[in-house]
Amino acid sequence: MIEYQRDQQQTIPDSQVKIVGVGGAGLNMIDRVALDGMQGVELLALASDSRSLTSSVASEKVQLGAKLTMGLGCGGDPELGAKAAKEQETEIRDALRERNMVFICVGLGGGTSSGAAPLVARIAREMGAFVVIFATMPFEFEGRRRREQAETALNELSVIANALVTFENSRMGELVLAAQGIHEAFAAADRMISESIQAVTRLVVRPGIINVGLDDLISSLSSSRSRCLFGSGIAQGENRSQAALQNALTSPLLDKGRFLKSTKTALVHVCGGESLTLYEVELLMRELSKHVPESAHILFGAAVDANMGDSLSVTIISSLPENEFSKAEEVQTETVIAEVEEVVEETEVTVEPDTLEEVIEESSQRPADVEVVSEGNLLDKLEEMTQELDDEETEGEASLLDDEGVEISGESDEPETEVEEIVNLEEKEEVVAVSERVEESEEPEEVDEMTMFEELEKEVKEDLIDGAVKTSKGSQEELDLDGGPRGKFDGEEPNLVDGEDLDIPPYLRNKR
Ligand SMILES: Nc1nc2c(ncn2[C@@H]2O[C@H](COP(=O)(O)OP(=O)(O)OP(=O)(O)O)[C@@H](O)[C@H]2O)c(=O)[nH]1
Repeated sequence: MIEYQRDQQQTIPDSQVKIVGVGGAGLNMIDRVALDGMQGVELLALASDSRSLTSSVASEKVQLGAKLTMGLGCGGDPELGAKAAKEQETEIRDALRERNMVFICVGLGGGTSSGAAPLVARIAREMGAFVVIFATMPFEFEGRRRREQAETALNELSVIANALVTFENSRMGELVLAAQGIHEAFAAADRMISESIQAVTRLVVRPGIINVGLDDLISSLSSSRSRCLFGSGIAQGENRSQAALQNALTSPLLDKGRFLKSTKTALVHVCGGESLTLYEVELLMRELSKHVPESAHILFGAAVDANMGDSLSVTIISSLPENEFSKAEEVQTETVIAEVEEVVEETEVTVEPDTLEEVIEESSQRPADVEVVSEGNLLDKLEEMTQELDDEETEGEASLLDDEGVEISGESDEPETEVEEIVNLEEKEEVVAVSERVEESEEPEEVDEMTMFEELEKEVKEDLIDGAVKTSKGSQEELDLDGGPRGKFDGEEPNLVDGEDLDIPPYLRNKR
């Protein structure tokens, strides 16, 4: 169900928003917000490490535990961080006075961050502000102690803050290549956090045609121990609404929209220049509905901001309780496996086989009606043929004995022609096909296998030809002896014995 909020009173002016960075990571995050050119909001830096404070671009800075830590930081000790914040409680109160909305950015796990952030959040709430926390959880490799410190602080914050948006640093590590350094990973995480802050600010600060209020924000980020699902995309051009949505869905915090499949409430905000049309919004929402359950409660807001020019932006915010999140990950893994299987099934593999084994394997997977050449079936066929020839030979020998010692002659099945045909047409084609495949491969052992084949083929051919000669039953033509020379040498007298000319063959002599 889509709810349209029309109560303009729920939004707040820019001047009442303060973005606070706590600890080293928090300061880096708000630096990023400043670098991204976010206008009209105040930035406040709170840290115990004086070097971090000096390099921060925030316009307002408070050094925590100036006396306690002497500007050296809290060395990863949250108790020290809490004491340091207590030391500067009055300054913090003054800095947060008359602010309706306070965003607190913090990298949980460190001493100042984990110890000071809960106190800063409590002061802001006590001053009447709506408090949204953007917190990162440490990388796995940072160790158990940091993780536990981060968890403890997160538990405290979840009770104090109005909304809590957590980012797993390890998850955001996916934003950079594995080979890239930790600084790149942090920078990518900070960009993502900066985008989220800007998006949330746009959502609740900019007056819109359809407004999203703070109560909507709370309901979309409501569950106490949950992970934030956040995606924001911007696009220009003809299909900008769909392109912006696709960009938003590519956020690793949405996992290409897969995590939205389990969401119960999602907040969607569309913002465009003067040219924003209802049709574009409708297209976008229709596409988005494919990524959320039908039963999901969708809070929708839209704003026209002349500064957007030709651009259209979409922001999706939701949250999933930790237990639901692991379920969604399981479903997602299953979906990915199913998708891969589907692709594999649909894809016709045209990879050239590299080895004879692959040729054989490939052949076994082809449909039965496809004539396939393989080492195995060629050998079988050759063996079969050799066996046939042996049988024929044996038959031939048997008939030789049966023929009472008479030289073989008579009927002929022209075996030499048949054998030649088989070898030359069928088997030779197969051998050529195999050798072509083998030639394509450059593996030396396959050449050996081929040599073996060629020898086998040669042997079989020789056997066939021998067999053909032995089993030949073809009739011979009569030699024409009439009128030819009769064995008499020039200048020699004929050999006459009892009136018989012995130089004339007896066959002709008898004819006379
Ligand atoms: N996103 C992001 N996370 C960071 C960055 N630097 C550190 N972190 C994370 O934030 C956690 C806390 O680091 P800091 O904020 O530097 O710690 P701190 O509380 O100021 O440090 P100490 O007071 O000296 O203990 C680290 O364990 C990291 O997980 C950063 O630049 N960006």
